[in-house]
Amino acid sequence: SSQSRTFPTQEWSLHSFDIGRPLGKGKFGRVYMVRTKASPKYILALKTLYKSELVQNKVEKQTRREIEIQQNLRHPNILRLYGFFHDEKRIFLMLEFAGKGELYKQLSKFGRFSEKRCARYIDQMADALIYLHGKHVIHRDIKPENLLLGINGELKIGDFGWSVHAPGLRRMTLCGTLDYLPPEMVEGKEHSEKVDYWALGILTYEFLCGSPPFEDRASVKNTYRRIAMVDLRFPPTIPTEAKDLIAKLLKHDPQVRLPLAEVQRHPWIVKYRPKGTARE
Ligand SMILES: CC(C)NC(=O)[C@H]1CCC[C@H]1Nc1nc(Nc2ccc(C(=O)N(C)C3CCN(C)CC3)cc2)ncc1C(F)(F)F
Repeated sequence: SSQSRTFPTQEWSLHSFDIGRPLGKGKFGRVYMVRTKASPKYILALKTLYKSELVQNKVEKQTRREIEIQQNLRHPNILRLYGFFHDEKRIFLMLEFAGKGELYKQLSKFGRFSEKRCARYIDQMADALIYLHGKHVIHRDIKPENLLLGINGELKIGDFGWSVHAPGLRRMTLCGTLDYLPPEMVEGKEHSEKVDYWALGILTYEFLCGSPPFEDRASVKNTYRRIAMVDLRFPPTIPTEAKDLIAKLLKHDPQVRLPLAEVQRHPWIVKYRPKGTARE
């Protein structure tokens, strides 16, 4: 698999690639499907980051950390960063190409996922988070927009823009959705890798129900309040076992959130695990 191949350290540049179709827009620039000119011809995703935009958004340090972290990760549910190079205006990230694209697009297309699809995604997320936390990395930004799908439909965490080495204390003002923030981050307290346990609970809820549990489209303040109070309500359609798992992850006290190994042993996850998987 592409996971095991390493690219020989060599000087990479735009000239090393045939540029294919645009895959879409990333935060700070476009993403292209590319192929290495030299044999063996690898297909990659080339993500462009405009240096001027990184400076304007004061995210140079964060981006350096993101690259350093992602370059050292090797896991089937984590998108591989093979290397990077830059010219005077841009930084180019040589990333694994995810054959089935952006998970959030599938979620908005279908509205929500089946129990089986959701349980398998959460099982894979737990796998990736166990690996990450084992390296004392907290992701801190688990949400559908940051997830991609491999050619066999396997989930891949594709963005490490907010990841830090544990324990973390957020200095940056938060941007983007608050829906996935745990109480300790909403309250600006010190936080641990348990913030990712909370986000996994939010993700499970959103995959099954089609929107996150504490969302209040009308008021950010109310979303904060609902998070801090863990004002958790389930639609009647939610399966009992899934409800049990979500409730065990969305605990205000980070210490009592269900450990990831327990998530993988939860009846609702075990029930939908493909037969013949190693973890039986
Ligand atoms: C996690 C992060 C936050 N997200 C991102 O970076 C986004 C920003 C733009 C694209 C994506 N980044 C990546 N995307 C892929 N694969 C991919 C994407 C889109 C399609 C797709 O559906 N079309 C082309 C469709 C085909 C059909 N037409 C109609 C619409 C576009 C198919 C495959 N591999 C690696 C990356 C990566 F991450 F390495 F850059």
